[in-house]
Amino acid sequence: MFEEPEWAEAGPVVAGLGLVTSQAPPATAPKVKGRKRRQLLATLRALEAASLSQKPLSLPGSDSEEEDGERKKKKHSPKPSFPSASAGVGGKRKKKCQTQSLAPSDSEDLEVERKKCYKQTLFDNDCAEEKRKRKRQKQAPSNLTQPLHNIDQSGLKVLEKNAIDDPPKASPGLTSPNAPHTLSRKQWRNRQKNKRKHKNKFRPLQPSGQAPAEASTEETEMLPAPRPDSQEARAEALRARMTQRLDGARFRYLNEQLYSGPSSAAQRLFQEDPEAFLLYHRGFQNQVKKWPLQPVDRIAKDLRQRPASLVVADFGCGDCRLASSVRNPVHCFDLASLDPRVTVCDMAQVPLEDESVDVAVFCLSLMGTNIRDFLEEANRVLKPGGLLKVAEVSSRFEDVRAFLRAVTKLGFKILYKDLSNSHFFLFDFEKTGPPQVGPKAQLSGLKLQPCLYKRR
Ligand SMILES: C[S@@+](CC[C@H](N)C(=O)[O-])C[C@H]1O[C@@H](n2cnc3c(N)ncnc32)[C@H](O)[C@@H]1O
Repeated sequence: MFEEPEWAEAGPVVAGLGLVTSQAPPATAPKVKGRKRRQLLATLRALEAASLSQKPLSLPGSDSEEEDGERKKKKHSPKPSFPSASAGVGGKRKKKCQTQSLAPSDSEDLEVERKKCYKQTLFDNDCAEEKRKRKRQKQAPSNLTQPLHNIDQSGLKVLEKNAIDDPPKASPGLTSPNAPHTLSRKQWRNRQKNKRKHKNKFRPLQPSGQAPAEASTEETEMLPAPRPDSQEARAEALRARMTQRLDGARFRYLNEQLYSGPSSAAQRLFQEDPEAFLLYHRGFQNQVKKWPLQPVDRIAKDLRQRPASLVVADFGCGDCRLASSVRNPVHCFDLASLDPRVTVCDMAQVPLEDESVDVAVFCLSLMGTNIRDFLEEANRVLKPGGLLKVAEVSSRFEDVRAFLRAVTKLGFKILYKDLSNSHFFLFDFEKTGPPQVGPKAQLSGLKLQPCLYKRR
């Protein structure tokens, strides 16, 4: 039979719960009898039941010996075993629970009361926890926006470090109207913009022609007005355009002079102004490069199909393109020199022996009004049976037949004609002998139209 110890009456019930089951009663304890004993036993059972239902709350999930020891200490301490955050209203209720549990008259009532207290305590704990959560949430936004507070307070340095490298992402916390110190994404961008504007205001001007080391797209957008270097570039472009126009006009003038006068005049012109020759040839090259086929290339192709031993005389050679395109020995004649191979002369009188060459070439070079002189000179230097090749701008011919008849009178026979090209006609003649007509005979068929270029 279990005997009720006397010390248990004197000690606090809550503090003695664990000892009831774990310690033997002292041998000197006085015996309790009858109705009083039964009451005491009932109270003890009720208290034991209540203590078992409280255990999981005080140390959830802990089963180590150390924690058990700790739990026991807490149970013995006068403080409540629930978190201190529940102090206040919850604390008062606990006191009440303790008081009630000290003097119950009935074990069932006591148990009901204990459960009530336990539930109330749980509720108080929940409330306290909720309060703590709300408090934490209130504190959270101010921590998140800390770097942006720094921007406001400490100026551009912090702004550059925190904001430029890593712009803030849009978040409800940052854009909330309840957070007055935070910046929205738009505000942040505006700040960046203003900062750049401020910087550009005091930036030194770039020297012309020198590109900035870091030219970002944004900087270009920030400076819509033309910068000095771009103005200079435009002026340079304008100057180049004007120069090009002037050169074009001079080329057309020189070209007209070459076609409208005797070769002697052209020779004088280029002797007096060697630069005019360069200018003329630049203009000519600009024109002829637009052609589908350059006649000089066609003549070169023909010559390459003949023996390379044939001696060629190029009347009006220009930049010696023909001589560069064939393996034949080529005598190059022109009014001025663009190449060391050129013999500068009027082709009406070339420094070659009579009947010394196999092929005589006039590629777009029958320019003066004295075409007869050129063809008679070719007849002189060509060997009997020698080849005369003529390429000329097709539009110059009013009457091709008249031209061919006139050439025939000068000691040639037509071998081949190609009128198929849109830009030039091509003729091959064979020297048959010396000219058939006297110096005063009229050869109107040799009169070709000047090749004039239109202004574009
Ligand atoms: C239109 S360019 C043709 C150049 C070259 N034959 C070609 O096809 O590429 C005409 C050339 O004949 C030259 N020329 C015109 N009349 C001349 C003359 N009387 N004596 C020497 N060369 C002349 C010009 O100086 C010019 O170089």
